[in-house]
Amino acid sequence: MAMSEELLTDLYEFSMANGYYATLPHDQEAVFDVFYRNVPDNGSFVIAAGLAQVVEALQNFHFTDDDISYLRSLNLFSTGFLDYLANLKFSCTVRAIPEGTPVFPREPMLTVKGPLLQCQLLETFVLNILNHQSLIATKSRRICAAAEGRAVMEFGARRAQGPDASVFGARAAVIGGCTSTSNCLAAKKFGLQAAGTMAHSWIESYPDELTAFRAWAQVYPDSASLLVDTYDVLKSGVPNAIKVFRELRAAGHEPIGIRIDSGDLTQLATKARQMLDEAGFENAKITASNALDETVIQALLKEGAPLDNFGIGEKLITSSTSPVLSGVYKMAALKVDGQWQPKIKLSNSREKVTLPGDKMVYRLYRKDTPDQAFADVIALADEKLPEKLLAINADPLATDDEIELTDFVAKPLQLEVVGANASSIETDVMKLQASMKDQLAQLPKATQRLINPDVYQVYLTPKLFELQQRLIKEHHQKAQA
Ligand SMILES: Nc1ncnc2c1ncn2[C@@H]1O[C@H](COP(=O)(O)OP(=O)(O)OP(=O)(O)O)[C@@H](O)[C@H]1O
Ligand SMILES: O=P(O)(O)OC[C@H]1O[C@H](OP(=O)(O)OP(=O)(O)O)[C@H](O)[C@@H]1O
Ligand SMILES: O=C(O)c1cccnc1
Repeated sequence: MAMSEELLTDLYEFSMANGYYATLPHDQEAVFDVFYRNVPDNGSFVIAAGLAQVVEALQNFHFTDDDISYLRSLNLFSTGFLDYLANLKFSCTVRAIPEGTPVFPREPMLTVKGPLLQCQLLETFVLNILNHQSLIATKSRRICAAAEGRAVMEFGARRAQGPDASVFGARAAVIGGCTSTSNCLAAKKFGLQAAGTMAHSWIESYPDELTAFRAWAQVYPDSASLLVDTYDVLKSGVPNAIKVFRELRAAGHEPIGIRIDSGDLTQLATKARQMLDEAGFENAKITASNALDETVIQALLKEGAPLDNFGIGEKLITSSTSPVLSGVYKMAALKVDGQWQPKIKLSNSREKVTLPGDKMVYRLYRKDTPDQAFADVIALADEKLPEKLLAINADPLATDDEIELTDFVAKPLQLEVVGANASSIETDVMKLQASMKDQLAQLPKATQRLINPDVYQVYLTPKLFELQQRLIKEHHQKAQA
């Protein structure tokens, strides 16, 4: 699974870098931001994930002889540029919002500052990693919210879009709230809880279902979770499971429960619960699986389905109802003749106009309710937030909306993660999940709703807004001249 992220890059990044090398000072510095505009599934925030992989890749960013030979073989790049790559000492600093943090549209999740040429080479793989893992962590948060505290096992390896998507997707799913994964490689690599039951092939491998359940109970007497839908859940699966549970109990073992993987899960689980309870197995858990997602889970729980655990594969690992997080990597500033110049990307669509300058994001808490966040502010990195802040709505279609904010405490969200003053990042996935839960508890409940969530306010400082407006005006004047 180890791969060379240095070449996991669109050709145009190398084409531009080679061109910068030919035409601009080699050490000319730039600032780039990663941010996104739209939230998957019409949610109101994304759960940041993937930073550990980005940092790991950047800490060892170098081109091998083999990489250089390949690039040389394209006959596109100068010898000077290829020598620069061969001897490249990565010297960018990176600030980023830690994994597990809820991040709102337009907030810089990650900021790279350093030689333009190097910044440019990072675009594709940084987006590849952050977009994928944040997408899956966000979907997992939704599914786990629908499950209302019940355990959710990630079962998606067989349906993921390839090996990397399954392994890093499982990691992201656990950051977003899953309790475990069936994916052993992900569990080993990231220290996740590995979990699982059995497949229908187990039952089909024995002359009948009862014999199959007995064989399982013999091998795993203390962790028997039996799949009851191979033939008929209520006529055969549950009665046979109860027989084996009785035998297990007589031998001093407590069964774990059953898994139902097809049919009307509410009706089947309700009747199965009744049968298990009547047989004295009130503690046996019922796990449901079969193309579940947050919508189906909500429907099942609304109907009162007595389900204890969920196993979720395809709809989580592919985020199938909303399969893209379109995070982007945009230039925010360029140092020219020793002076930083803020940079902006204009567009006919107001949503696509970028925020110029090196920026910071703050989460705001009221002084009298210090554990409740009420808004975020994007500011220029070198400005200090005043005690009385005139804040401008960051939604490009609502910038007329201004408000004076007072009595707040501002917590910066980005930390330096690569560079001379880098803090070490948290890589323990369960701690990242705990941090996500703590941070969600600080956000308004209405913004976490799965359907039509309330908008959480993200503001710009007047300095940042004025800078953006000035640059827009200057560009229009230039265009007219
Ligand atoms: N009570 C319910 N309310 C809403 N959705 C449900 C309910 N029970 C099951 N579902 C979901 O409906 C979808 C289709 O279920 P169905 O039993 O038709 O699956 P299937 O794939 O046809 O079954 P099989 O796995 O046997 O082929 C699945 O996503 C399942 O999770
Ligand atoms: O439905 P998902 O959310 O992806 O969960 C994982 C699925 O993987 C297994 O199915 P299997 O590959 O045995 O095929 P099946 O659909 O016929 O059960 C399991 O029985 C679940 O149904
Ligand atoms: O362990 C399970 O029950 C499992 C694992 C992967 C896919 N479906 C089910």
